Amino acid sequence: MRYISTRGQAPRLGFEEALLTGLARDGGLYVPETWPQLGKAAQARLAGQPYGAVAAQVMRPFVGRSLAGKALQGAIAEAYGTFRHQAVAPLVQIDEGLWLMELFHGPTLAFKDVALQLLGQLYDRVLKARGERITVIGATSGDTGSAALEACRDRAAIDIFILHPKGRVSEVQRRQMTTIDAANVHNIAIDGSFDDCQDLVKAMFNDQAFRDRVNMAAVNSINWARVLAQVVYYVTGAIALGAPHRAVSFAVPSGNFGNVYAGYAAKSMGLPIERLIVGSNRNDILTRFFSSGAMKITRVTPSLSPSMDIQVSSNLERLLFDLFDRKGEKLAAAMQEFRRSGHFTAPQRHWGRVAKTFHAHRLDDRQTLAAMRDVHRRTGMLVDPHSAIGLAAALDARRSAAKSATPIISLATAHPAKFPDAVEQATGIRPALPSHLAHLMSARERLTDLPNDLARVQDFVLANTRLGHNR
Ligand SMILES: Cc1ncc(COP(=O)(O)O)c(C=O)c1O
Ligand SMILES: N[C@@H](CCOP(=O)(O)O)C(=O)O
Repeated sequence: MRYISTRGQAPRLGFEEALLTGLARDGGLYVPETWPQLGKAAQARLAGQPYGAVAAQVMRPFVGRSLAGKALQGAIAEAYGTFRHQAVAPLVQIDEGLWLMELFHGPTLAFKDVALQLLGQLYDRVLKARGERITVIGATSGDTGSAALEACRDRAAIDIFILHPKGRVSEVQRRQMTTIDAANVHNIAIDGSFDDCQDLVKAMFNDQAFRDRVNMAAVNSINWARVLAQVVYYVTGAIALGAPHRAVSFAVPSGNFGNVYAGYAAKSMGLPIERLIVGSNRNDILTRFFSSGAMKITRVTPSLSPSMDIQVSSNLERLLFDLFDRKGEKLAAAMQEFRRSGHFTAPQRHWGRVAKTFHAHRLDDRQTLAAMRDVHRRTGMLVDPHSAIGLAAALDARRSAAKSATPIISLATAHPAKFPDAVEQATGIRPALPSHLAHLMSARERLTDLPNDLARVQDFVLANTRLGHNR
């Protein structure tokens, strides 16, 4: 399996190189050259198998000859051994046609653990075998950061720097990052939005001298391995509800479009996914895109679902690559124009297929609180604001579908205790943190405040990574 850049100008890479490269050298994102197919017989064979076994079979064609022997299975076993639920991604039935997939049983209580616990294991094995070190630099609106730090803390071959928007993540999310006491962990609070943090990370990748000097690697979903790990729960969910014999739809609260793109990847592999339902908060660039085919960047506005306070959704570029018939040069020109003007219109050729697959729905904070309250009233369950947006989008899609018999799995992306203020505001109940995080609100915090200034952030990284001086 080879990986190609969405902008057509970077070298084709194998899995290991794509894992370590992150953003392609032409500014694009790596995607598989072709989609391996998971045929009906192969899907049927996966029924009833444990999560780890399904993960190994789904990922193997993408990993190719890397992580040979039992290395991939070993990484998977260690990664998911940290989860508090054996099923890793259990399903809970809400009504006759709607299921919630709980993706928050990992160490940091968000779906990011599913991919990042594995990424930490993969980095460990690959770096050890190659005798290399990396500097990981990532951006977070709250959840990627804590999951990445937890996965990379104390690893001998990794220094990790996480940029978060100052004052714009929940207190639990911030403390999950800043209370980690490990010499290789560095938290930076940027005076700006998540999009500013993500732009800084991409600018560091696009500074070739800098990225080479620190051997820069990515934990965000620009890294293909992140997306790949997320494909697995679409497979387990669909099979649990009857694939390959029955189609299923997924509802996904979306921000950077990594999670729902993993669903698109699963569909491209032959899984019978009817619709991918995208939920947004008031930062609704994705809803506007799927409703009209046009995108216009507006200012990021803080909301009750801070992890989705994003306007420039990185992974949309991977979908657009297909809409541009996989012509990287054309997409590169369109993306440059988008960054210059803030406007983008999708080519019409494949729009019918996109409109048939994707359905998008937007909720403001008031509607999000109402959705959380409604789930609690109907089922007794507490859901976090992001998961509530997914559920409300699922219900909206069901109402608007001509044939609504297809079951929907709505992805619960965070534990309610990560957002106790919003949950309490909606339901009057303040969810408690699980016992392994009981120390969180009293532990000492370590973080550095920096302005939204590329040179200042690069100087900080160079001064603190163990790779900054010796190259
Ligand atoms: C809890 C939660 N829900 C939803 C999202 C949006 O996911 P994605 O960025 O993959 O679209 C995020 C952030 O990524 C998140 O942390
Ligand atoms: N919502 C994310 C934003 C970063 O997205 P990623 O999937 O590209 O890492 C977060 O919680 O940090």
